[in-house]
Amino acid sequence: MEMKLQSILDNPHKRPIIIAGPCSAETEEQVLQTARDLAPQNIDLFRAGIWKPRTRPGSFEGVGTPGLKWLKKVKEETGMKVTTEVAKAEHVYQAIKHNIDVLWIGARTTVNPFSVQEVADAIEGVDIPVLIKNPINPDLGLWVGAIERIYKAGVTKIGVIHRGFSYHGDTPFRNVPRWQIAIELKRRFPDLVMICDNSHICGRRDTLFEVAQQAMDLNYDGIMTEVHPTPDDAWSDAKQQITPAQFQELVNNLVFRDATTDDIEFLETLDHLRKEIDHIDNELFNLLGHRMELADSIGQYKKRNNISILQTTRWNEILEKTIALGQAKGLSQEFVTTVLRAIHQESINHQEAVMSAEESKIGG
Ligand SMILES: C=C(O[C@@H]1C=C(C(=O)O)C=C[C@H]1O)C(=O)O
Repeated sequence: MEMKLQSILDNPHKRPIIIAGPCSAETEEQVLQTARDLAPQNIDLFRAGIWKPRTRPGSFEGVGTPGLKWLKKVKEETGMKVTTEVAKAEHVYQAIKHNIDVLWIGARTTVNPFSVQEVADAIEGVDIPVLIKNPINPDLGLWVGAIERIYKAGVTKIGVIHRGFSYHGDTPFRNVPRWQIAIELKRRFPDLVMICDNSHICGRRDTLFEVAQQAMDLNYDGIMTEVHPTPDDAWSDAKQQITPAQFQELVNNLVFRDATTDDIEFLETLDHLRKEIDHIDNELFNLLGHRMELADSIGQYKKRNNISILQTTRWNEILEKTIALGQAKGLSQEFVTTVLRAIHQESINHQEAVMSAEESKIGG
C-alpha cells in the first residue's frame, strides 16, 4: 500500500525527537513534578500511560480518564505536547476530548487487528498524529497492517515505536530488539518516523544509553524513555525508569548522526570502500554457489549409497572449527553459527532436491 506520510511534529526537520515521561500517570503531583523537571530539557513530547495493559490482573492498571486532566495541566503549565496510549475506542474519544496531542498504540494492541481497527475507526475524521509500537511477537506483517489500518482511517501523521519483541529464553533484554525487523520496515517505508523505546527494550537502567545510542547510529528519528521523579517507587516498570536528571545526562551523552552528507571527500572514500565490499560479496556468493555444487555431488553420491543427508559428526566438526576461525577473525560465535546454519540448511535443501529428483526418475 502506497502511503503519503507527514511528520508527526510541527517541525518536520526536528531530529532527534525526544519523548519522555513516566511509564504510568500515578498521581497529579507525580505527573506534574516529572513534567516540571523535563520541561527545561526541551523534550518534544511528554508521555504518560493512563490505561495500562498488564500481563496479569491485580497489578496497577492505570488511573484511567481522571489522569487525562493531569496531562492537560502539563500542557497548560509547561507548554509541552503530551501523548498517551490508547487501546480501545473509549480511550480514543477521551484522549481527543482532553486535547491529547499524539496517541500511541501499544505492542499488545498492535498484535490484534480487531483492536487496531477499533482504534482506527474511533480516530477516523480526526487529524491526530499516531505512533504505533511494534507487536510483541516478531511479525512485521502485523506492524505494517496496523500502520495501514490507521492510515486508511485518514491519519497521515504516523510514526512507529520500536520497543523490542517478546522472547522466551536467556537474554539481557526485556524485549529483544531484533533490529533487522525495524530496518526492514524503514526500508519499505523510508518516510516513516521511527522512535526507539529503549526503556522497553532494556527493562533495566544500566543499558538504556547503549541501546539509545545504537538507535541513533541506525538513523532512528528519536527515542522514547520512561522517566519518573523517584523511579524505585514507580507503580509500574520501576526497574527501567530513570530520574529526569539521569535522562538529561543520557541525552547529553548521545551522539546524533546525520543520515548522509554531500561532502565529496567522504562520499568518494565511502564509494571506494563500498566497491571493495561489492567485490567481496561477489566472491562470497560465487564460493557459496560452488559449495552448493559440491553438496549436490555429495547428495547424488549419498543417494546411490543410500546414506542420509544429515551427518551430525561432520556438521559438528564444521561448526567447531569455523567458530574458532571466526573468533580469530573477530567474528562473534552468534554470527558464525547463524551464517553456518543458513549454509547448512541450504546444503540440505540442495541435497533433498537431488534426492527427490532421482526418486521421481525412478518412480517415473
Ligand atoms: C554435505 C554434507 O551433508 C550435510 C551438509 C553439510 C555441509 O553442507 O557442510 C555437512 C554435513 C551434512 O549434514 C556432508 O555430509 O558432508
